[in-house]
Amino acid sequence: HSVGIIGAPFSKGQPRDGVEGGPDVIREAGLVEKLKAQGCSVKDYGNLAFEEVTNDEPVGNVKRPMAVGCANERLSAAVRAIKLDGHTSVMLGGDHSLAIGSILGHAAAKTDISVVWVDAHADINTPLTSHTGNIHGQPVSFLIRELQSKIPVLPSFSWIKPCLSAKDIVYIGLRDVDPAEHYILKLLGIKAFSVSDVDRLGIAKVMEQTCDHLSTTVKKPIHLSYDIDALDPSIAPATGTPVPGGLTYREGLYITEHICQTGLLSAVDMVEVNVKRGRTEDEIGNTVSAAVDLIQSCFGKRREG
Ligand SMILES: N[C@](CCCC[B-](O)(O)O)(CCN1CCC(O)CC1)C(=O)O
Ligand SMILES: [Mn+2]
Ligand SMILES: [Mn+2]
Ligand SMILES: [Mn+2]
Repeated sequence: HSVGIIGAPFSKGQPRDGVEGGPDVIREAGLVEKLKAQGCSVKDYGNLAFEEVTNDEPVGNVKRPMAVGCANERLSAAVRAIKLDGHTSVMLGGDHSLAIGSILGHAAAKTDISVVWVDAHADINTPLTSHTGNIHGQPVSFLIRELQSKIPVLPSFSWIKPCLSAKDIVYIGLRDVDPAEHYILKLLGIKAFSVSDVDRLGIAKVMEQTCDHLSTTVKKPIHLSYDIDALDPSIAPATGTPVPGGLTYREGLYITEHICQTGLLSAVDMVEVNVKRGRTEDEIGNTVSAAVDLIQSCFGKRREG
């Protein structure tokens, strides 16, 4: 495995301080060394620098559109370059609004991609359906062709061209979906495995059905967008929007092990690690090491040895 790491210390897609520290705490936990120790070649492209944006007024209730749009434009160029360098990209967040740039940059290099979105949340509010106006709850809406008639013009978003069809994305881990998001998922027929589905089917069947769905026509490169809040807060508490009843540590790792063995993994996002949301050193350490373990698992680390 050849891995290209990009840090995106960005928090303006949501209101809580601390998530911008994600890239460095994940590195401090030894990610690069651990990937090398398991036989990966690793290039660390460092952290993106996001300039301050002034007068970034809300549009409707959408908060900090210019900061989010500019950060993602820069991120998309960086991810595209990493892909053209021949690596599997690993984007370390930062909040989940960064998936806009990561996925668009990936699609710019690989044209036709599929997305596995692992998250407690669907992150598919449009700017008009979002209750909070936080763009980390909206990234998917900017990426799906079938939704574009519902997306208003936003400053610094004009560069964004949707790169996915509704059939190209599968959700795993949903357990906190807003009514409008649920309507959109049903309307577009988007494949989604809630935690109830995981309970009913078991994670092995969920992964089998996920991969079958995504490779119905052709096997496309997979973009795995992993929100650490998909895991149960007992394992990954240090995150901005924790929701009880999440994926077990074992289920979380089964997802990454399964996707690794497809040989189709082409880009990974690991987002929403927020050490300031951990109440103890243990809570912080558990969250960060879960993130590192999941990334190692994406690149071949197996629990069987
Ligand atoms: N759907 C939420 C949460 C988004 C989480 C983004 B992430 O990247 O972490 O997946 C709103 C969630 N909702 C807010 C009101 C509450 O009463 C119930 C939860 C939103 O803000 O759109
Ligand atoms: Mn998310
Ligand atoms: Mn989430
Ligand atoms: Mn979150």
